[in-house]
Amino acid sequence: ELEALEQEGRDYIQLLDKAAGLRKNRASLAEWEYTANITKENEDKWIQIRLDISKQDKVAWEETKMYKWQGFQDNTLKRMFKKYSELGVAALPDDKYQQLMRSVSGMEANYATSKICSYKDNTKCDLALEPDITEIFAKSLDPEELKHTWVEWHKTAGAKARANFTQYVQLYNEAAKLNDYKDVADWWQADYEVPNFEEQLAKLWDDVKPLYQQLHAYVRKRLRDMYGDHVVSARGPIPAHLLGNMWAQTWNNIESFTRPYPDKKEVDITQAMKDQKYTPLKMFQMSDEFFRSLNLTAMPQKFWQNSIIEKPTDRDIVCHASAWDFYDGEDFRIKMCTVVTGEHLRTVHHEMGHVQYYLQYKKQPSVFREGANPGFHEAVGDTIALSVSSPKHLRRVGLISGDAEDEQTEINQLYKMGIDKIVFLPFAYTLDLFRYGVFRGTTPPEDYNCHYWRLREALQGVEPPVNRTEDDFDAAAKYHVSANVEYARYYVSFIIQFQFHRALCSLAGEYVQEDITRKLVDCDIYQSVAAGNALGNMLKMGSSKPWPDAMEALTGQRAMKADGLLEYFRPLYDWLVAENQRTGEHIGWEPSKIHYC
Ligand SMILES: C=C(C[SeH])C(=O)N1CCC[C@H]1C(=O)O
Ligand SMILES: [Zn+2]
Repeated sequence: ELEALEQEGRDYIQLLDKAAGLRKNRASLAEWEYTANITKENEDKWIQIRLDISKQDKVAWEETKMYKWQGFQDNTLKRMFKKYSELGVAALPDDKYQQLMRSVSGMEANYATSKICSYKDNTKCDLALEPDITEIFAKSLDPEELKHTWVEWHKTAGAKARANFTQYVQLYNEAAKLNDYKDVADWWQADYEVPNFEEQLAKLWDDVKPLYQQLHAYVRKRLRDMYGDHVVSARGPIPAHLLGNMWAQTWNNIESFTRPYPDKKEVDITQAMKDQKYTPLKMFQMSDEFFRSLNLTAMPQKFWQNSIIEKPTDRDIVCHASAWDFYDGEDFRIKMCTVVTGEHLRTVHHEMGHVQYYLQYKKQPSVFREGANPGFHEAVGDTIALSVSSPKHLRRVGLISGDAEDEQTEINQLYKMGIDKIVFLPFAYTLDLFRYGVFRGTTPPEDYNCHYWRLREALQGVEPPVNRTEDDFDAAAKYHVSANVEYARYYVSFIIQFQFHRALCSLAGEYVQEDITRKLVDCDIYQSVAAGNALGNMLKMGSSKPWPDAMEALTGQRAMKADGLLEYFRPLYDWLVAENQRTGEHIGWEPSKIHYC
């Protein structure tokens, strides 16, 4: 009797999953049409289709509730029912659902179409984030130009989103409660399926903080050398507009004038890429070739036909890089306003990692076609990029020339990796600690900007270039806040990608602990079928099992730990401690003198 009921449940859920897959395909196509051509008409179409789909989701959800799945024997079947027993934002009444969608698409359109006036020519007012503003932050060494650009961007992309954001918080929290969560913070954390997710984030930060503080102190000194102590203080936070990135989330653009051994050869590959006539298409083909060298899956023909890899000139699109699964097993795309730089070569691999995950789990039921947890999906491409960024690989593809490593070039290489990976962690941690407080109501709207900067000063040791007030709303000047994309996934990714990298490097015979001829920093898993097969097997699981099972399949570990990252950067940490002692640099930062609360 029980088996018969379970078999009935299995037949039902398989039919439901196919129908759900078709709805996801329709929703993805409508979202693509809107974000690849931002018009009122396409926004209305997208919202209408999602409203229509939510009605079908609700009917399916009512049906699913009639099955006594909790008592089933088959764990995979139970897991499918558990995921389908959560309706999502469709639980909102139509009018509130529409309002929620409008507030998010309004913020996203504002972000994507924001333009500012040039500092050098205030009649030129068509500067967009990509490529114009990004290039100013990558190249300008003029603190006044950087300050102007920072302030103007935060005015148009941040402050203007505050009203929509406040409504979004209210409605999204209502949806959370209708799904039996306390608030959206609770809902977002449920995706990680561990009872103490926030404590785990705090523990990881405790583990990495000493390394970050040493790197922060060293960079603050080199910036003070560059700009003078009237611009960069000796003991305070670092002004956020001087770090080469609008959000100070990665500092790779200041590498050329802050690296430990400046007389060693340039390791920035952007110039070499330009000299060698790289194109966006070549960057994508290189990445595809790397995945194929691991015996993973080639990008299908439709990918090359349907993707948008350069910014169109005839319309507004969402330029923030994204990878898309259309849930039909054939149609996978990337949309990216690619420019020929080392930073975008890494981003291309990041996005191609998403598509490789889609390709590996495409045979799963559609409900399991997602990352083992959201951090896994963000870690795949970055893990490959750790090999691509190694001197060994860059020499292999001719992007850097000359001799093998010596102690000083290795420190320069670790520094280059550290100002990309280590400095990102407190930024990522801040962004969702801020939003957890917003969704919980511990941060009321009248304190949004003050709390945002308190967290950024406390964790990242950065300060805004000018005073801030509650007329500002700087958090929304970051894409993921305006586009309602959870961010702890990147914090998790930047930790677990080093656990993945270490496991893959062992499998590739590229890394042996304590063997100085096979160090993690110079590991390149290129062409290792052993590594590729292990990675592929983990990716094929999708979210069919709890993520510790997937993590264990690849690394033997069942928890996210900072040990991979700390081992990778150990030589840099030792060097920074010695260097900061030599220069007598103050470690940490005193309260900012900028007024923002
Ligand atoms: C490239 C993407 C698309 Se999923 C991205 O948003 N990333 C990749 C790393 C961190 C984060 C960011 O840009 O803030
Ligand atoms: Zn991503």
